[in-house]
Amino acid sequence: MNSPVSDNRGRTLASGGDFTNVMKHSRKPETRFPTRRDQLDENIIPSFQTQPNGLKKKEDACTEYERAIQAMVEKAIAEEASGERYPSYKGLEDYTLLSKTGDGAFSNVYKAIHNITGEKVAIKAVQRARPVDPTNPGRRQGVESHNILKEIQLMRRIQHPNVIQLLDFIQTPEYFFLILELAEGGELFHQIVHFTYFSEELARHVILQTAHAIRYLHEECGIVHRDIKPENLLFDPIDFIPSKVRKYRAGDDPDKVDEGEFRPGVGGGTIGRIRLADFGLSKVIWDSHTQTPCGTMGYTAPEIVRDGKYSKSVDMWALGCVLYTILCGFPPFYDESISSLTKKVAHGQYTFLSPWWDDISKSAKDLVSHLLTVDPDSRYDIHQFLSHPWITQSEEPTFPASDAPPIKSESPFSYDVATFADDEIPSARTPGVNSLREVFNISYAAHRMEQERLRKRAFGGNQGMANFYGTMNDLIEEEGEYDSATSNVEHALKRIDIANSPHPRSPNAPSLPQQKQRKQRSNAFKGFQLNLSNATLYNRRHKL
Ligand SMILES: Nc1ncnc2c1ncn2[C@@H]1O[C@H](COP(=O)(O)OP(=O)(O)OP(=O)(O)O)[C@@H](O)[C@H]1O
Repeated sequence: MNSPVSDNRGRTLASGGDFTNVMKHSRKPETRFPTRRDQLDENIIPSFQTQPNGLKKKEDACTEYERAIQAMVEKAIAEEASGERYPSYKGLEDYTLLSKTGDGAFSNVYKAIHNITGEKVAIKAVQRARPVDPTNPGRRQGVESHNILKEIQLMRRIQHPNVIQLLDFIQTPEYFFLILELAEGGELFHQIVHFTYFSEELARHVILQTAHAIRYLHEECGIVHRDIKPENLLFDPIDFIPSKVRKYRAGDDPDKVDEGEFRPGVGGGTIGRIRLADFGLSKVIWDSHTQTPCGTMGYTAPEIVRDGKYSKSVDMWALGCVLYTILCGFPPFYDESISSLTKKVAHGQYTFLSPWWDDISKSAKDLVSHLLTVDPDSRYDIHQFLSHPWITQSEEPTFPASDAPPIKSESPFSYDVATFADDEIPSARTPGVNSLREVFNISYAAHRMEQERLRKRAFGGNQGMANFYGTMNDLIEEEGEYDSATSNVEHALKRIDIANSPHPRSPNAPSLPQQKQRKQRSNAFKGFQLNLSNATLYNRRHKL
């Protein structure tokens, strides 16, 4: 095991790995910003950041460039001014935190600006696991170094326009800081909830870029992401251009938010470039330098090749879930009960629910069906996906997967068909962010568990071989990872009560123009409340 490597400030860069060249794009503060320390005033603001450190600099020592950057930093702070004060993390003195963009059990993600360069970044601050206190033994709080270092090792191999890049990495005794490219638009999740669903053009724009990221990871880096979901799909925003002509689908709310004009090659619905994030669950399946499966040193046993294919197929299944969701506004698999949801995922029980799927092209449905195919051997790989007529926009006929559901499925759930008075019409059309997040998390974890079970079963027949593969390469995951998938489900379940989770939007009475527009479109307005087994993941949409 290598000894820890320290930088010239005495910070430990890493233990147990080759971190002398920490990152491909390594910009160790000293090399990236060589004169920063000299430039800064000695009296760096100690505790909470009330202004960027750079502002304390003596005026007369400022160059024009530095003044311009300071103005940029000040402007960014003023624009973001939420009144919230963020902790001043030791080790992050070069940055001013502008806003919080995400948080987890042991991590917070901030939008930040570099005080010297004016570069906007995202900073993921991950709390390190504390040493066990002998007087208070119990679970260690925080993230173990090997987990975060694995994520960093993976990320440093990656450079693609559709993947968030790691710019820098800083360690202190209490935190790991991942300095990441910023995706200003935030999560795709919010756009799904905002627009209810995406037009086929916008859905293609989103999924195609996601697929380019996956192709790059699978084919050029030998990495499987294993956590592709709308929460981990971020985007760069573009200007919104209102639709010249509004297009409605059957089942639409008349006051569905306008997605705006779609501009080919640019985007729509404020969504420009898609950026895949969060490599916390990712895994290397082959070595991109040696072009061989990990650790096999030239062995290419069919089982190993097959295993790599299985791992990739998990990402393809996830791509299908995302495509399904963005096309219609609700996820393919849902059940209030975890065991039923797990069964549905394992058996691929989903439907193209009428009326919401009625106006979506057959070609799109066929493509979804090839991704949500239960058998990983038959599921589309990334090349088949990229050459499908719905993606290439060719007129070629398309065919459903052999286990595809009928093109038009009446709801297996109970519907309440109701007529709403004008002032009763709710604004809720798609499951709220929280419900959608949880359903995704649970069904992804359930799928990973199922794949893991299948793989274990495949190797189970030959224990000797399983041991052999287990020691010779890390294609076969450690028990811990199986456990983490399982505990993901348990954790998600403990945290939520999907059935009673409130919708983030409160039902608003429609505005007067909306009421007028609705009256013009339909005198007898009818509403559907999609009531999923009386559960809470409901969709409320209205049929004209
Ligand atoms: N580069 C970025 N630009 C903008 N926002 C980001 C960026 N990276 C992360 N975020 C925000 O922070 C959230 C959490 O990030 P990330 O998923 O990497 O952290 P995590 O702690 O691993 O989360 P989880 O526990 O959900 O896996 C994202 O969903 C997103 O909202």
